[in-house]
Amino acid sequence: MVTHLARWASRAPRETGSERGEWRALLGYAAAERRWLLVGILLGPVGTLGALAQPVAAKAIIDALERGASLWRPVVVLTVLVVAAAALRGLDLWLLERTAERIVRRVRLDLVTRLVRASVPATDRHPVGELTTRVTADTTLLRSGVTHGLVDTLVGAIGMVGAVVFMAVLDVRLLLVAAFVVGATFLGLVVLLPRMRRATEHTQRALGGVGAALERVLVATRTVKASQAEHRELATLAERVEDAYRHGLSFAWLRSVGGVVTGLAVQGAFLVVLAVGGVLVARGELEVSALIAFLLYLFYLAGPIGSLTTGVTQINQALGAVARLAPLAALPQEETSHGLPGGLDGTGAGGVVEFDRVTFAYRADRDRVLDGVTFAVPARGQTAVVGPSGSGKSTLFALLQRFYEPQDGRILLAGRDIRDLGRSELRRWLGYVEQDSPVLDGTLRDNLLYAAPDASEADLRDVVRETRLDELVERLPRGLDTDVGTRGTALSGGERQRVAIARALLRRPEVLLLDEVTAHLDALNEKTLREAVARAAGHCTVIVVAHRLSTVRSARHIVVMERGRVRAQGAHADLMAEDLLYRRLVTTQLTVPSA
Ligand SMILES: Nc1ncnc2c1ncn2[C@@H]1O[C@H](COP(=O)(O)OP(=O)(O)OP(=O)(O)O)[C@@H](O)[C@H]1O
Repeated sequence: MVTHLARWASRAPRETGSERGEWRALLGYAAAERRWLLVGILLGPVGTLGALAQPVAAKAIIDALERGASLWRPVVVLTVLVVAAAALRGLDLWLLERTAERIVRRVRLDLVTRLVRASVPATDRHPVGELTTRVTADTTLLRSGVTHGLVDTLVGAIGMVGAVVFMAVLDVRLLLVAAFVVGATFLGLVVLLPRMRRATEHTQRALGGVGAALERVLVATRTVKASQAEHRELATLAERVEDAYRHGLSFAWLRSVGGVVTGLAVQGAFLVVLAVGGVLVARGELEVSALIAFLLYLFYLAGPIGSLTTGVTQINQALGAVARLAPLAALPQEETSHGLPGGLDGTGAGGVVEFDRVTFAYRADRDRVLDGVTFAVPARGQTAVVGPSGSGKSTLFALLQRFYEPQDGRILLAGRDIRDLGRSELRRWLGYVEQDSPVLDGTLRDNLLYAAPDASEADLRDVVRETRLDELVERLPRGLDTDVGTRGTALSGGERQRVAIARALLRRPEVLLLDEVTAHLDALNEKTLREAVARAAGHCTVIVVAHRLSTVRSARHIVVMERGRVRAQGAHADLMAEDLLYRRLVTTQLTVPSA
C-alpha cells in the first residue's frame, strides 16, 4: 500500500521539509475521498446560501409590515430557509465526519502496515511508545485538518465573499467600514497562525515523549518496582505531561486570543456601522430596512469568519501532523520479493549453513561486530556457538535470518546465497528461539501455533509431549485454551522457554536457531529441554548459542567466537585440549552442570 504520505516521504529531503510537500501530502489524502468531500463542500455553500438569504427574507417581512401587506408568504419563506439550512448543515456534518473517519482509517492502516513491515534496523532507531503516539494522536489531528479544515476554510471564504457581495449591493459605504473587520481578522490570523502551529508541534512532540517514557516503565514494570524507581519514572512522566500541558495551554491561549480578536472586530464594526448607518438614515440616504439587513449580514459574517479561522487552524495542525508522520511513512521496508528462481533442495556442499568471510557492523560509523567470520555447520545434529558476552553470537542469527545485511561476505543456506532466496523463502526454512523466549498475549494454543498456524492437532499434541508441556497443559484451568497473559506473565521462565522451543519445532524447520538463556534452569527443566533439542537435532540442523556445559557436550561441532572472529572450531574434547579460551569458558561461563 503506497500512500501520498509515503510517496512524499520517499522524495528528496528538500521537498519533504517544505510546506509545499506537506500540502501535497495533505491534499493527496483529501483527494482519495474526493467524491464525498465534494458533496460536503457543495452542501456547505448551499446551506450557507440558505442562511445568507435569511436576512433578505427578514427584510421582506419588515417591508411587508411597513406596507401593511400580507405576511404569510415572507414568513413561510423564512421558515423554509431556516429549516432547510439546518437540515443541510446536519447532513453536511455527518458526511464530513464519515469522510474524516475513512481518511484516518486509511492513514492508520497504511502506517501500521509500514511499521509491521519495516526493516529491523529501521525500527531499532525509534522508541515504541513514540511510534504508538504518532499512529494514534497525530492521525487524529490529520483527521480534522484534511476534512473539516479544508471544508470550513472553503465554506468560510465563500460565506465571507457572499456576505460582502450582498453588503455591497445594500450600501458600499457601509461595506468599507465592514472591510475593516475582515482586514483586522486576517491580520490577526497571519500573526497567530505560525505561533499556533509551533504550539501544536510542541504538544505532539511532548505527547510522543509521554508515550516513550511510559513504554520504558511498562516493559520493565518489575525492575522499576524492585529498584524502587517509581518516583523517578513518575517525575520524568510528569515532566513530559507538564510539557504537553504547557504547550497545549499556549495553543488554547492563542486560539482564545484569535476568537476575541475576531469577536471584537465584528462587534466593533457593528457599532461603527450602526453609528454611520444611523447618520445616513437620518439624512435620508439609507432605508431603515437596508441598515437592519446590513447589520444582520454583519452578524452573519461572524459565522464565516469563525469557520475560516477554525479551518485554517485545523489545516495548520494537520500540516504539522503530516510533517511528523512522514518519517514513519518513510521507514525502510523489508523487501518481500521471492528471490531468484529455484528454491532450496536439500543440503549444499560444505554444510547446511555456511558463513563465508562475513563482516558486519550495526551502523556504518560503529565498530565491526563480526569481522571475516567463516565457518560451516554440518547437516543434522547440533552445532554450538560459544564465546564471551558481546562476541557476536546472537548477531550471527540475526544475519542468518536477514534482519540485517552483512557489509561484506555471504551466508549460504543449502549452498545458496541467502540474498538470492528472498526473505519469506529463507525464513520458511528456519525456526528461531530468542534468548528472551517471548510469549505473546493470548492463549497457550495461540502461542504454540504462532509460527505454524496450519499445524494439525496431532502435531500440536506431539510437540507438547516432546517439550514436556503436557504437565502444564493439564494443570492450566482451560488447558491449551488458557490465556497465558500479557507478555506471558502467567508462565514460569522455564515454561516460557519450552513454549518458545515448542513453537519453533511445530514449524518443522530445516534449521533450528536456538539462543540459549543464560539463566540457570532447574535440573529437570534443563534435561527436558536438552532432550527436546536432541530429538529435533535428529531430523533438522540445530545451531545453538550455548551457555550450558550440557549443550556443548552434546554438540557435534563447536564454534568459538572472540571479538567478532571465529577463534577456533571443532569437537568438545579437541577444543578442551587445544584452545585456552574454550577451556576458560567451560570452567567459568558454561558452568551449569549437566543434569
Ligand atoms: N541492535 C543492535 N544495535 C547495535 N548494536 C548491537 C545491537 N545488537 C547487538 N549489538 C552489539 O553487538 C555486539 C555483539 O552483540 P551480540 O548480541 O551478537 O553478542 P553475544 O555474543 O550474543 O552476547 P551475549 O552472549 O551476551 O548474548 C555487542 O557489542 C552489542 O552491544
